[in-house]
Amino acid sequence: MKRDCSSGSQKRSAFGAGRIVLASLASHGFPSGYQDSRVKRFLSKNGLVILGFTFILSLIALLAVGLTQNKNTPENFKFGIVFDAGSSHTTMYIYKWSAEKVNDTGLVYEIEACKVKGPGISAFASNVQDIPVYLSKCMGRAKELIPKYKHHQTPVYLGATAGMRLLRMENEQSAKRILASVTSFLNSYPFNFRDARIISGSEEGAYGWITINYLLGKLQKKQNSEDPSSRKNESQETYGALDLGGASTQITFVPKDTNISSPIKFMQFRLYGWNYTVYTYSFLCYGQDQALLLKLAKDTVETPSGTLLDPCFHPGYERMVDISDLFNNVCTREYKDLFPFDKLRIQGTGDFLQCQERLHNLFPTTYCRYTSCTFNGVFMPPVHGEFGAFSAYYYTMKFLNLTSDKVTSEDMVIEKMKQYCSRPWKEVNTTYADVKEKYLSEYCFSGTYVLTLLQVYNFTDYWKHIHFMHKINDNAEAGWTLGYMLNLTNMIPAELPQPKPFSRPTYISLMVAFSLVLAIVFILGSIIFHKSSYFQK
Ligand SMILES: Nc1ccn([C@@H]2O[C@H](COP(=O)(O)OP(=O)(O)O)[C@@H](O)[C@H]2O)c(=O)n1
Ligand SMILES: [Ca+2]
Repeated sequence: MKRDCSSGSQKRSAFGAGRIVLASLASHGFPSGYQDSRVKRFLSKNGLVILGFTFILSLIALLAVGLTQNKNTPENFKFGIVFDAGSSHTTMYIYKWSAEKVNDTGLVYEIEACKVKGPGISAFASNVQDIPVYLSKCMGRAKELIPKYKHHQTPVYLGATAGMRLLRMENEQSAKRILASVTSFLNSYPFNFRDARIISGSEEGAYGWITINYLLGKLQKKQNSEDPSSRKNESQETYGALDLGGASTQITFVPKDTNISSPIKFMQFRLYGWNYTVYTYSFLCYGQDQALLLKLAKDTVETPSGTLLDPCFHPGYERMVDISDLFNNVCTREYKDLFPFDKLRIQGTGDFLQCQERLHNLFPTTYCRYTSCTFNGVFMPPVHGEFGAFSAYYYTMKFLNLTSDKVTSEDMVIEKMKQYCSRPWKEVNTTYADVKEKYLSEYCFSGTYVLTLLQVYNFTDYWKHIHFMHKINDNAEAGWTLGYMLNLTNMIPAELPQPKPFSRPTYISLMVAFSLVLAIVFILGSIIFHKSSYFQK
């Protein structure tokens, strides 16, 4: 009984409200000892239930907060449009990326590569009025693919390359008129039109280099390498870029020795907290289409005859070329002469070795005022590191089945080319009936050209370091456009963003764990506190 009384007084002191309950029970005429023990049992049982209930509720609340915080909110996508106005054709690329993950690697996707029907924009010099029709189909596609409410914030750029560079050299006013017409047309759309301009050869090379290294994850991967000083030479990590167009070709890479004195200023980039010293050079007139004209012009001058027996075309292939077209060109006009014929008949003989010999004549390598040169006396440090070869390098080698990593030596390519060039045109034409004749007729020439150019660059014993590439990791095509947009939209920061101390899930888990500890400490504290106040009584 005494024990009962004591425990009754403990309950009373523990739950002040219990006293009221107790008083009301007593007033109902129960014996006081009996009432006390009932109330105590009631209180101890319900107190625990209330505590447990509160605990579970808090836990659920915490988990709910954590989950709500972590749940996949709809992503905020951004879009960008870049027109690649090349010498042979124009392509419109639409890129899409998540605004939240802007600093992550490989986040930009090419969602469209709209090929503009027709020639390159430089062909519109005398008919600028046709430019709106020319570009409207792809712009319509952009309007379809990009949600309407995003139009006003979607930047549009147009970059013109070597075809327009050549036109500007020939007739600056014509080039300006074309760009003005493009500008006024693109401005008439609800997008955020920024710029239509001719990009320089170094920009073209550098942006191509940025594109492939960005897509290959070579730029941000270094986030994990703690100490910059412990890092190996950049060239071991980044890929060099080889771009072959119709009117120019670019080579860009981080040389092994960046301290060598160079007549050409190396480009300096700071990307994600790392410095890069990059060599880039663009050879105007050495894109594959201009190189063919150059070869034909040289051949015509060297053996002036109305018929040219050409080893770079298949046996049985014939083509007529206007002499005026051949020499009315910035790249070939130095060979211009008077000929007793106004048309040139090309007759293919399909001889790879002879073709290669003639192509080597396009690359004078005898004079060099520097430590090392490519051709035409242009300084170039020795090639170094892995290389990604894209655009026409890829198209040509893909067609010839030479893009596989199993093709490890130049000899393998030479063997294939010998055999391919000797195939009669009739047979080639029927075998590949679905390939455009313009392309098909020139693969012997362009395959030989690719090989010769790479030999001139000194890749002969370095073939396995060349990787022919088109779409990288299924994200986007290799080319200058993505690098151009990344740069103009400031999507590649100079400095590495400061990482948060904890990842989000770690943060939530820690919060939950600490809350649990707090709850337990609180409960235990209350119990201890009440026990001690009981003992004091
Ligand atoms: N499917 C394709 C597309 C383009 N090409 C060639 O790739 C080259 C692309 O050059 P481009 O128009 O970008 O010219 P540039 O302004 O870059 O010199 C042209 O020589 C085209 O004929 C090809 O061989 N196969
Ligand atoms: Ca190009």
